[in-house]
Amino acid sequence: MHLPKAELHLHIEGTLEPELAFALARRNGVQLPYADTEELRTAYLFEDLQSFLDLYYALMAVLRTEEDFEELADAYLARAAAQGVRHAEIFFDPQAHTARGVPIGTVVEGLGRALDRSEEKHGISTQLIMCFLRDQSAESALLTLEAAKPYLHRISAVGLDSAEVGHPPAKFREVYEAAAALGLRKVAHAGEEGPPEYIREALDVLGVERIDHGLRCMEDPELVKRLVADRVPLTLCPLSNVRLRAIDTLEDHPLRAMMAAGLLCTVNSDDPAYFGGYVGDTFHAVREALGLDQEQLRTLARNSFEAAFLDHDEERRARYLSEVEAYAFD
Ligand SMILES: Nc1ncnc2[nH]cnc12
Ligand SMILES: [Zn+2]
Repeated sequence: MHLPKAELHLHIEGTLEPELAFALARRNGVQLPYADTEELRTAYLFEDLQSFLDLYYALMAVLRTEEDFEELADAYLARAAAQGVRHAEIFFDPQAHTARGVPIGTVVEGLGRALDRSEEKHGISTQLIMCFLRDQSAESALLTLEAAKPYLHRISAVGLDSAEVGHPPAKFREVYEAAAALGLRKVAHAGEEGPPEYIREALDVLGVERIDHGLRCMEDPELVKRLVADRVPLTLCPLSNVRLRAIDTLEDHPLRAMMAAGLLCTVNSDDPAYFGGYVGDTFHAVREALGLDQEQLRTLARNSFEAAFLDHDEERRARYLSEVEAYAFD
């Protein structure tokens, strides 16, 4: 059995395994520029975030129908359940699909079909977080929010992802204000490749409640103090940081130092089909590489439920937290 946990930083498009990509390509008559899954996997050697994003967006060409999105999400939930995930807050990138002529409704309703059955089928409660692509314009983000209005009952929060450097959070002030006015919660990727200043801006200008990644806060002791004092959750993704070369090796990851500094750290998988593991694999990898003990792992699991958007259902949060306390490591 796996340690019960919440996954708070997971791009559903990043769960597209090569086998499913080829199956969907065949079904939808999409020609992929790779002979087979093996050849595709050899392309998963990334230089940085952008080199990953280029492949990630290109492979999405196979996702066309509601059924495709349903299968994608259902496959993720099955894998997540097998690794102890009890609650998942799942990112999706509508602009990556609408740009290819796939309507936002196809994406949300397809994902929704899988999410509606998730609790019963996989034992996982779910939420959806709609991300704006920060390398697209602020106008495009506003249009995306507008297009999402018929589907807001399925969406809990907005996020900000894609190429970070050169696209500071402040660019999206207006759309975040509009999202908040619609009752959506707010998170943003910041400090993955971008500077600590982007983390401050995400907090001060966008008013986010969680920082996705936040790795580079460690360069700014004053910022660390603030994140600790305000208990701002960081959704760290250690395997992603290695694969996208934010750090050299997992042994170099600052997770241990971040926890010691009192930061509210969570551990997540980001894009598990591309980065070598789902969230249970990620817990295992950091345990080995950083020598985390059982209480540190339990703290990470506890943090994941504390940081989850479960305020409307404190009973559920308490139940999940009691599962963490009751978990017996083998
Ligand atoms: N790690 C990451 N950073 C920014 N945007 C992303 N989209 C998918 N994965 C991402
Ligand atoms: Zn991410």
